Amino acid sequence: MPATRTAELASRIAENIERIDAYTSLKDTPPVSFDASASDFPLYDQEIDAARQVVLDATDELHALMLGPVGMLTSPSHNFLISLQAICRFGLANAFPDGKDEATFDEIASISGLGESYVRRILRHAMTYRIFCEPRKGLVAHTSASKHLATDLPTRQWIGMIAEEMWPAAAGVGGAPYSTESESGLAYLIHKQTVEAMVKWPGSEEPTHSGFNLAHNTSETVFAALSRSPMRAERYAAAMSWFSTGPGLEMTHILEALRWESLVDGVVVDVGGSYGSICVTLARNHPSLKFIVQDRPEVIVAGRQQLPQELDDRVTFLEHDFFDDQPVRGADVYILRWILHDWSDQYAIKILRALIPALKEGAKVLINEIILPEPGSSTPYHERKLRSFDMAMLEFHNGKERDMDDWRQLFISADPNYHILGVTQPAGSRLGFIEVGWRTAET
Ligand SMILES: C[S@@+](CC[C@H](N)C(=O)[O-])C[C@H]1O[C@@H](n2cnc3c(N)ncnc32)[C@H](O)[C@@H]1O
Repeated sequence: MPATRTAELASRIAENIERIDAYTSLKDTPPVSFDASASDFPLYDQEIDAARQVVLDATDELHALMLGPVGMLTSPSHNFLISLQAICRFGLANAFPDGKDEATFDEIASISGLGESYVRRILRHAMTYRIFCEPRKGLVAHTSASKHLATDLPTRQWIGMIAEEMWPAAAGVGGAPYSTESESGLAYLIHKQTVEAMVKWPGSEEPTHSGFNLAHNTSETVFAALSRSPMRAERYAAAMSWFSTGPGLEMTHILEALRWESLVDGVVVDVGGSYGSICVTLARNHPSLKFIVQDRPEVIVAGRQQLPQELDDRVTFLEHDFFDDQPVRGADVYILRWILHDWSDQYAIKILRALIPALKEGAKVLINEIILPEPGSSTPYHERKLRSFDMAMLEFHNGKERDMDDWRQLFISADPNYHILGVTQPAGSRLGFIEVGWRTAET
């Protein structure tokens, strides 16, 4: 039995790394590395993924313990996104001369148009995060992460969205800074838009009272503001579409959420369904069902273009504002995946009430969202990821992630005839499913 917590963590890490290494050697796959040729973390079986999660949890705690209290408070670096943003903005991951795997800072500077000194400083900073490496002084080469950026457009779109839309909303690099007094009496400028929004609009439930509104100097919601720029709107939708299929967010989890086969010839509506990935997944597995994907006009146009032809007759797209009464009456299931977290309770309740005129006896509303864990029921590493989504919703939409108490209260407030039938969280899924039934007045 290890004598200290640090020793206990170290042995847990060693034990689980042994399992992962034994697995890669058994499967004859290359060991995990930063090598440019390394693929994204291989999708292991469940047991190996569990070992990987233990290592991530334990290294996170051990790292924090080794930093100590002051180190923990001072180590999170707000500067990381500067290099990531510059890499994306100036296309540095793709600025290698044709056919070459290595490039000098000068070569990257002349291809990207960014000055050599900036390129050197930015890339050397990124290298400390293992994005690019410098195998010989002055020569830049790819690591697995920079190679991924160079070759994968959706990843670049996601990073662009984080760096140019969300980061300003969180930390604030636009809008008007205000000055305050530090504890030592020195005046300094503060740029922190989400916190500034809390001060400016205390307790507001308005979606236009967020860090995003201050940072981008707009009084529109994120969705309306982005829709004014085709580039920003497309980047948001593509980034969401890519992100929402990532680890733990795979669309296939929807297949386990209900007994879909029991809905013979049923109709399913995906409210705010974006490009329709959920319906495509369900349609491929349940040939007797029909699907309607609803979203904003600009999203619907792109969704129609991307729909696989063979599903044309069973998946249709419909423009619909989910604050208006639901036009598809009598469907069997209304899915809301990652919708309500964008909105404060006041607006989430409006969305739920707008469904009511369409609900038939026995209809189901299927919520697919994060269910925040009870405090302490998960490891800080995992809980941080979920609570970080909560901060993202706050900075972007003045929205929120919810725990089970919040979800229950939301449905009761929307209408007491909504009742929760079941809550599940499929293995490996970061999102839970809340199956909600509708009780008509007579029942
Ligand atoms: C966070 S995304 C979720 C998309 C999709 N359900 C998923 O899980 O990937 C929110 C979606 O709501 C849509 N949306 C925002 N406001 C809307 C409105 N008033 N009416 C309909 N859709 C809206 C957005 O266009 C976007 O597709």
